[in-house]
Amino acid sequence: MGIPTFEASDLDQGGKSARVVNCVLALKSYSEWKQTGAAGTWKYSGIFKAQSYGSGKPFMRKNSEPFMKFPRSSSLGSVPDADQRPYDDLGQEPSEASIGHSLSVLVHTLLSNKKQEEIPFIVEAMLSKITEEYQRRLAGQNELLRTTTEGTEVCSTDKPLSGSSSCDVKEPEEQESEEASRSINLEKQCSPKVNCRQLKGKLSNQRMLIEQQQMNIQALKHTLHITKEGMLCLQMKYQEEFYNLGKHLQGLGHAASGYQKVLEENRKLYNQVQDLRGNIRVYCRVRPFLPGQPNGSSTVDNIDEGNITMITPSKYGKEGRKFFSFNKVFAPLATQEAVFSDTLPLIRSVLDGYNVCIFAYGQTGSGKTYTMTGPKELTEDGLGVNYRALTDLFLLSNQRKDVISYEISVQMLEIYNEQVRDLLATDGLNRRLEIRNSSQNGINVPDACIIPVSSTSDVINLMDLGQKNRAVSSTAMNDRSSRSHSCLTVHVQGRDLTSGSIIRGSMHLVDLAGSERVDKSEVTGDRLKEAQHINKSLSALGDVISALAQKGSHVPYRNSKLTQLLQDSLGGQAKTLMFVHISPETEAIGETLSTLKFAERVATVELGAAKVNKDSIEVKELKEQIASLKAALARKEGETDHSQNSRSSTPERTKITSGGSSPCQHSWHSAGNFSNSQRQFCEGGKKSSITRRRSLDLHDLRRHSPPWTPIGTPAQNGKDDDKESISGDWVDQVMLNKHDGINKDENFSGLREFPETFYQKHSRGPSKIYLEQPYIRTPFNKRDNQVVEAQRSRSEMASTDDSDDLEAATSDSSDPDLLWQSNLPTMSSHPKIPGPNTKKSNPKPLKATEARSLIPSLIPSPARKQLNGVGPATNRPARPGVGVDGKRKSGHAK
Ligand SMILES: Nc1ncnc2c1ncn2[C@@H]1O[C@H](COP(=O)(O)OP(=O)(O)OP(=O)(O)O)[C@@H](O)[C@H]1O
Repeated sequence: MGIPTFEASDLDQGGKSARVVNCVLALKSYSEWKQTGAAGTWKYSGIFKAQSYGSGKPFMRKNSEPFMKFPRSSSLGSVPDADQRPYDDLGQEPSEASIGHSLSVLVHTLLSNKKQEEIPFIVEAMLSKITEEYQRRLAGQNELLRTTTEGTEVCSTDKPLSGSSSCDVKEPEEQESEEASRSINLEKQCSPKVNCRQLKGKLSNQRMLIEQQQMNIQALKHTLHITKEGMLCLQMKYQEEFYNLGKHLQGLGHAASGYQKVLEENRKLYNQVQDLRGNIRVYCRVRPFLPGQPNGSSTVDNIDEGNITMITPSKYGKEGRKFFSFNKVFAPLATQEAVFSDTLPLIRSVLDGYNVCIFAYGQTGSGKTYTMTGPKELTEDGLGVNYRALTDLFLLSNQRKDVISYEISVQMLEIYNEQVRDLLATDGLNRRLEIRNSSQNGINVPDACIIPVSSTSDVINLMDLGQKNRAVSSTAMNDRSSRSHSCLTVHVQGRDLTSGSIIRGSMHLVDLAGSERVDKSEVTGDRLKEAQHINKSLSALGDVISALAQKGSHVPYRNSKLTQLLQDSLGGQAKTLMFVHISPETEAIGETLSTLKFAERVATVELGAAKVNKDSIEVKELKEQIASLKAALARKEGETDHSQNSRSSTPERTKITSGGSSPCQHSWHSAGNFSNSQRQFCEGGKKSSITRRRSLDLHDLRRHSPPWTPIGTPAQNGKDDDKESISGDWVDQVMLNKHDGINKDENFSGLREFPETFYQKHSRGPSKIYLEQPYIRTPFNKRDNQVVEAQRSRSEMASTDDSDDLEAATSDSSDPDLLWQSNLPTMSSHPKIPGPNTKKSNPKPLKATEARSLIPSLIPSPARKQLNGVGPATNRPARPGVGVDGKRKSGHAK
């Protein structure tokens, strides 16, 4: 290898120790050369030549001990293996003192056998080498120290930020390798300057990087801080907004519930206003498409509470949409229950003594029967208004039974081809019935069967019977089309168990015939006739509605049986509801629009505030007295006429009064469901059709009644109304007989004082009388009252013309009549009725029947009084229907 050698003897002799040193240095140099990884051949350029130190023999150590103890720094060679380390005998590393001692021994040994002149060179060389060595070591130590300090600094700053920092706690192996590399680095640092510079450069780069990173971290920290603050701020804001939102929502919720309340209140107020104004309520119901129908597009665009928007083809309007407003609109899917629930309050008022009328209007097949009765196959859910109404009436009457005792009875009528038929008659005679608008007991068709009912099953049985009897015929539009108007009338009479007052209410539930145009239903012959009658009656209904809407002075009720039947409900003070039905099909749009327009007109009609039919016991008694007096008067007249025209009895009259088998007698007698008093409703036929009329109130009086005597001269050429108008005679006479303190004969003798001739002789016409005689309310006894009433009636009769005959059947009387009567001058206050001036009054001899027929029409109904502003005044104005000048006013009996 070219390393200088020495021998062991060189060590012993002492003088040739330079060879040893030279060899050691050469080895060291070689070792360093090797460690730097230099390529090529190593060449030693030591200061001592082997030859110059001795005999040319290689320098060999004589005693290895001192070398064994000499510390080997890393700079002198590679790190020896553990087993090669110079440990002392105890296996411990040599101390500084022992090292110093070994060196001095070594130096002493080296120099001991040297020549004096060689020693300075050797020492100098050794010292320079040692100095160099120590300087290098110091520099290395310094560098190490600095690096360690910086590392510690970086570590202290980096530690919290980065988990992978160089100062992290490391595994022992890692630490070892790090230490090794550090020592190598130190060696590198210690060895070539270039490496040191590179390391420094690297370090400074790293430092810069770290500084940069620290700055970034600081910036990030700052950003984080700002973000945190922002977040906090946002959170606070959010919380505040959330709170405000909550408050807002609370407010909105409050407002919404308030709005709902206001809406509810508005609706109530609206209904109250309508009630006060007596408006007819109109509910619209849209029929769904039927199963099996082609699912075309519906003509209904939108339904919103009480509003409905229709899609119209361009020929019906430019905009293609038409808007209608009603009290309520039921969508196609509305259930029977929902429809009824809106009707319920109205129906319940029947028990409070109101008259109620509910009628279903609409084109054929639009669902009228469905609403009023239900579908063909009746289920509990499908039950219509009729069943539900009666069920509810029973329920409520039962709830009130401790306070009021109710009697509920029903009639079922049909108007077919302008003829009124009794749908509950079982005799199959199909008798024509007359309509009388008498407010005495609310029974307008007294000759029809009135069947008491006490449960829903009674009602169902009756309706089944009615439906079977109803005229049903097939048309092209609806095979179940009803070609008649049907009317189920429920009569309710309640007696207050404490006060004894009587409440009377009635309810008409009317299923009108289809309103479609005749041409569309493709009918001819009998069907055409039916359709014409239907259309005529519906247009009469329209005329009545128009007249009422315009508050016309004349309302043409008598133009059809339908309007006559509904007169009390349409013109009286009843609560009236119309269900208008429409179909959704496009083909029906024309009919639908005219139906809706008609319904809108109906909604504008004001009937006046509804009035309760409630009589106290006294009023009831007084009313009965009036009735009895009227009857007595009429009867007296009859007797007179009979004596005068004993030959004029007609077969027709005899036929009517003789009665016959009651049409409903058989079926309902046998049922055994009804009490005796109830049964009397339909027993009348045994006596006469006339006697049935008043039996509702006064059936208990029958026992005292004298046998019916046919009255002498019926109206031979008179109308049916004339015949009917004498109907109350039997009952009224009973009342007369019953009257306390009045001897029957006396009574009649008293009345005899006012025979026909008396009036013809003495009556000057009511206007004259009333104008001349001031009204002074003075006490007068009942008998006088009767007499005066009779007198007054007769006086008035004398001045009426034949046109009143028409109105007689629709006239009525009620409690205000009594008040009016009580203001009449008594006979005692007017001992002398001004004598008749035959020239002035021009009395025309009246037939008894004519006179009788006019009796009711002369007594103003409450409605009339209200309309005319005439109440129970102390100064009596001109007689209703008669002007101050004594002329009769035109128009209907007002
Ligand atoms: N709201 C509804 N829901 C389901 N089906 C209905 C509804 N309304 C009507 N219908 C059905 O439509 C058809 C015709 O109805 P409905 O007989 O009641 O009409 P209408 O107006 O009484 O006819 P008409 O004038 O000929 O008596 C029936 O089959 C009925 O079941």
